[in-house]
Amino acid sequence: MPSFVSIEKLNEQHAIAGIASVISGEGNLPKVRVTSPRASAEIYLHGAQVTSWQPAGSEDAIFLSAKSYWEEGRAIRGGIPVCFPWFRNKADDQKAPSHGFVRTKAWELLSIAHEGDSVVVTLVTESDEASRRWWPHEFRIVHRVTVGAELKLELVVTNTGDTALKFEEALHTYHRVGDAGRTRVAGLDGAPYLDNMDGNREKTQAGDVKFTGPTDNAYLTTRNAVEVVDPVLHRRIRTEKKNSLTTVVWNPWQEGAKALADLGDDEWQSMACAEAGNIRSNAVTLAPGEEHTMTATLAVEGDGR
Ligand SMILES: O=P(O)(O)OC[C@H]1O[C@@H](O)[C@H](O)[C@@H](O)[C@@H]1O
Repeated sequence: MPSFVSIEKLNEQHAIAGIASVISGEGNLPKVRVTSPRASAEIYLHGAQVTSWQPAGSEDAIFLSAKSYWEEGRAIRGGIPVCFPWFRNKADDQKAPSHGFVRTKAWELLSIAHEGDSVVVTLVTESDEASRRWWPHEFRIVHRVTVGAELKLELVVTNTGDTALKFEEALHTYHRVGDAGRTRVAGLDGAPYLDNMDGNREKTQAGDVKFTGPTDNAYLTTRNAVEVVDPVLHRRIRTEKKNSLTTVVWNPWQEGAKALADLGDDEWQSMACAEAGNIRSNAVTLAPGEEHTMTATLAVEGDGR
């Protein structure tokens, strides 16, 4: 968002009385708050990042760190960061920001719309002088967040330049769980994965993913829905994907959490990341003018066992 667009002005243009408005969030960063009979949610313009989604009758499904940074140039720890145009470190530049540069900057709020029982919040960001310092390509990304009984996230990347572009992407969902050590991720049985805790050796998943230590697995070539099964909060958070071939499962565990200044020492126990993406061999190539839409749809179901 250009810094001169005030919260007052954003509300004049976009607020829906009693349903959605822009308010000042942590670090005075603007966020859209949605409160509808089906669900409430919060979405920061910074990173176009969902930080809360609470379907009616359920606790919040999204984890947010109490020690997150809230400032331009830094990522929010928790929520659903948008990773683009690379995932983890940039292969040819170790100084480039982890997971790309769109999660650390303000996006522009395009619209807030009421569609049936849901509220659709649409944000956009484009290549500019700052992005070209890291990545010499022209692009436009629209993030359309539909808040309702389900949470639908659509990331639409358009190549606005005149040469092909190749990118990685992820919707890096931090699920809020009762106890990571008792949480499982179902839906990946038999899928090959690269184990980033073991030099990215290729392995094959047997049964559900269980967290018993630092876990950082990239399941390549899986279109399956995944379920974060939580026997403590008695629920399953299901993610259906479209145009996403990678699922990343991550939890830093106690030792990894210590190295993250923006994550409280015990907070790793309350989070489990299962991320829809396209990374490594699944990176997307777009010809000039082409667009690609990746979708992740979250739903909360009862009775995690
Ligand atoms: O600390 P960051 O940059 O937000 O990344 C957190 C983690 O994000 C995960 O998705 C990656 O697979 C991990 O390798 C990474 O450590």
